[in-house]
Amino acid sequence: MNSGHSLQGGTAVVAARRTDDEPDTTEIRRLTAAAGYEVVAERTQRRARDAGYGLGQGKAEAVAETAADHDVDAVVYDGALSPGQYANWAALLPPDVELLDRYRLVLGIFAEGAADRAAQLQVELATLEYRLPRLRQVTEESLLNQATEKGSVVLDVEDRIDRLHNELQAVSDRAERRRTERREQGFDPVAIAGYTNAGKSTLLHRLADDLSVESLGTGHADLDDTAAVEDRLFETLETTTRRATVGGRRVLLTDTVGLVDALPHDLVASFSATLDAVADADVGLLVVDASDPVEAVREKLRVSLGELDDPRGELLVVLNKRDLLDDGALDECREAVADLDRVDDVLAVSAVEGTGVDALCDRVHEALPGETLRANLPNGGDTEAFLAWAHDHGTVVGREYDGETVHFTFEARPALVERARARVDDLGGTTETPDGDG
Ligand SMILES: Nc1nc2c(ncn2[C@@H]2O[C@H](COP(=O)(O)OP(=O)(O)OP(=O)(O)O)[C@@H](O)[C@H]2O)c(=O)[nH]1
Ligand SMILES: [Mg+2]
Repeated sequence: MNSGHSLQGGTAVVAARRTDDEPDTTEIRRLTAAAGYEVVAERTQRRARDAGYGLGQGKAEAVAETAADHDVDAVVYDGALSPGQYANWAALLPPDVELLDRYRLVLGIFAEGAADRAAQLQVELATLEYRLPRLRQVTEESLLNQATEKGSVVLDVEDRIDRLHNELQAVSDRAERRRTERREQGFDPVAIAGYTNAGKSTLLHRLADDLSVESLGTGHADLDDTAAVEDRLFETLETTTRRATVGGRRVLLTDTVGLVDALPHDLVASFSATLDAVADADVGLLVVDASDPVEAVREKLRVSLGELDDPRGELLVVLNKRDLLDDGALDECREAVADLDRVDDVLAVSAVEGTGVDALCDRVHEALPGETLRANLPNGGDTEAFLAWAHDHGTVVGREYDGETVHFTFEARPALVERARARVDDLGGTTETPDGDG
């Protein structure tokens, strides 16, 4: 989309500050790169937050100087700048240098990459919610200057925000209806969520019926660029859904937009359609890069879990990239996440190498809502047609031909088991009470 929220790209100076330690600029540099800027210099500071610029004034002036020396296109500040701080920086920087704080940067990346309707609406909503308070501030100042016209801009934005909320609600409702339809057809929705670069899309390729990890990185674009895998932040900016088979059950696997560190809560919350897909799935896979420091792994999971209120299905933590860890490090990682709320299980995999993936599939299969139906059916054409239906809508666990009778065991979602039971009755067969396993 291009709604004026996109960034220009070019060269940039990165500015970062931390109170207690030298700032680690790895992530902000990667975000800057993902937004299309080449980082040509960085200026960091270890001191308490400063009201005027976020950095101390001397450091801010040094940043401005560096920006002028390198003739850069942008200055990137690793954090949130208030409307007042924006104004202060604008007065300091050369006139044509764009000032981007962390959120503006992330929104710009989203705006550039948002590929489906829901993502576009979400980006626009998040951007406007971000801009509104800044607009209000400018408007208040100009009202003092008698330039009253700007008041209507604020009203327009508020109006647009309301409409976006409604439209997003409609998109979410449609998606929910689609999931309901799919469930009736025997497809169980499974969602993959987590931070950017955790390996969600790689896992999708590993599990999906019509994609493969081996086809990645061969340089052959034999597939569409759906769920591209890249060592770049925010590679996936749309939800992609593929079919997969786990333990004979057909699932619909959805890959979602990644979260990023230190995004403000309301910004993450704008991604409601994305979060809904996870909250409404039968199984939610929370993928995390296990090669991150353990505290980071834990914190990322804690935040992801915090955004998911009342998930419908089980939540499984997937410690990915286990090929990068030795057994000791993996144990440490498991321990760090063991006591997180609402996690039903923790599994370690390497999406790239395939280790642990079978165990993951078994566990997903176990988590799918299902019932078992045992039936005895008269051998004949109608029964064969029913068996074909059963095969398409669930798992035919057993089928034995015994003279005039077919012994049949079927596993599927409860609603489908009900339908199967009715069809068995119609066929003149008999059913046994489900024993509740599966
Ligand atoms: N060593 C190792 N690398 C992995 C593994 N899984 C994924 N990666 C790499 O991690 C990087 C990110 O993978 P993606 O699948 O694009 O990650 P993502 O979570 O979809 O990221 P976004 O789309 O940006 O949210 C790529 O370079 C992958 O090759 C793994 O199991 N082991
Ligand atoms: Mg991805």
